[in-house]
Amino acid sequence: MTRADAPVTPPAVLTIAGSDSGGGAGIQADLKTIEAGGGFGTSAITSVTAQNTTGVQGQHLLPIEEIAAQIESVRSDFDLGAVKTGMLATSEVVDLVVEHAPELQNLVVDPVMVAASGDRLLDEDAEDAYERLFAEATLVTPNADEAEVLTGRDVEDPEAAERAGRDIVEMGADAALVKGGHITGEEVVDTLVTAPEEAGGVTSFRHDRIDTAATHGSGCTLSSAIATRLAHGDDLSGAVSAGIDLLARAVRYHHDVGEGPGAVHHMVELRNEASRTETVEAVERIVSACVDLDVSPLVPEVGMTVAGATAYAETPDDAAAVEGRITRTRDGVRPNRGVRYGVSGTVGRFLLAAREHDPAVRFAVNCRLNDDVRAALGELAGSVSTYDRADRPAGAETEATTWGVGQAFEASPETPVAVVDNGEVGVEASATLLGADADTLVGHIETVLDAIDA
Ligand SMILES: Nc1ncnc2c1ncn2[C@@H]1O[C@H](COP(=O)(O)OP(=O)(O)OP(=O)(O)O)[C@@H](O)[C@H]1O
Ligand SMILES: Cc1ncc(CO)c(N)n1
Repeated sequence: MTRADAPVTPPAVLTIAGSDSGGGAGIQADLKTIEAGGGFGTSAITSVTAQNTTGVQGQHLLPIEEIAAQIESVRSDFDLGAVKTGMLATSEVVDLVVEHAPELQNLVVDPVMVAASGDRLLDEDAEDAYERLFAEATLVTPNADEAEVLTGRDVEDPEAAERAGRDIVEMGADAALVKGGHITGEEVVDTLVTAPEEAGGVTSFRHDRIDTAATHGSGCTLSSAIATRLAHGDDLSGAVSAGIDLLARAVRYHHDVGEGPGAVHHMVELRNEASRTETVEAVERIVSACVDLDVSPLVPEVGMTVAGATAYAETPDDAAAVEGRITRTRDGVRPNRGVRYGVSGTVGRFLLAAREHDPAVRFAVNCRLNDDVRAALGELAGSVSTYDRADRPAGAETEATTWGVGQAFEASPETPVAVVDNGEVGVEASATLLGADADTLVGHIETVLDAIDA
């Protein structure tokens, strides 16, 4: 018997760019990102680089007719929803794209000039040719250094980035996104400038800088993510915003591969989504264990919450918990409602704050704190760290739980297995047990219960 097929038709996206043998940037980054974003990735390779995480060891430009043939093969067959360009290497290749550009919709131009390692990827005489391509672009995405070369301005702060963005729009681009990864500061500010006939405005996208040099492939990944969103039909500002959110996560959870600093995590959002079911199941297992073990001696007045974070969690939407908490009954404990994502309570906040210090922490549960529990915590194999709300500086901006978690982690030589909050007027003292997986956390709960019973 044969079965009926069930085809899908994702929007096709073309990347015209160089190959990075190291897999972090170029065509390799583009195809991973396009597929992860729900597009169908096609490619025209301009140059084959011998490259790894430490630098570029060689590059071989393909004959212009071979590059043209790839673009024509793809264009004649696919209904392209968007096109992005990366390493174009020479003015001849830039002009080849200019020839095709009037018939390409959603053209995102990443004017790649220099690799993160400092190696040149564009002939110097090709810099001027870019102006011809900008006139055809939906969006141009220079980093600060590229914006300097293209506009002749110093780009050292977001105000200068805005001015450079306006210059690029005056060259004919519908919009320019001047990226702030190379501009120093605790925040990264990416500045989107759109032409008057488009939205005609300036939008600053800000996020906290991740303390890492592992940004290899960040520009390629961003432009591919934006092109893919445009191919899905998003408006420019939505596509840029989604792309930047992806990069914040992809830089934080970068790949630690090779001898160099490392490359961004192109598929991080897909992998995070893929871990949602496993995370809920793990929280459910912990809750069942709490019922089976009868954790009544550990249930605080406010009730017990079990929370779990997805593998690459960043926001409350990535944290699942037993809503309504676990409460005591006459003959044990019961969870009041099912496990749900988007937790905003203390334990969810606690978990996300702990992950700022050690992202291996995935699960947490809060317990009451009396003399028995305090003594039992001493039986845990690992560090128990305490914070005192009275030490929190008056007028501190950081929310109390987040501040306390920071204190507890700083005071502990290793990731603590339990954090004690001594409470204050109106806040019940509590302990929060932490684990990298469900079994570890259940093990901690058992240890504390056994010690209380003993
Ligand atoms: N340290 C960082 N922390 C958080 N986000 C970052 C960091 N560095 C770069 N980004 C983000 O990565 C994206 C690309 O910015 P960047 O300025 O690094 O581009 P690029 O230099 O073209 O990249 P490439 O390294 O591929 O050449 C931007 O959205 C930026 O916000
Ligand atoms: C092939 C290629 N394209 C782009 C970049 C920019 O990161 C790189 N390092 N290598």
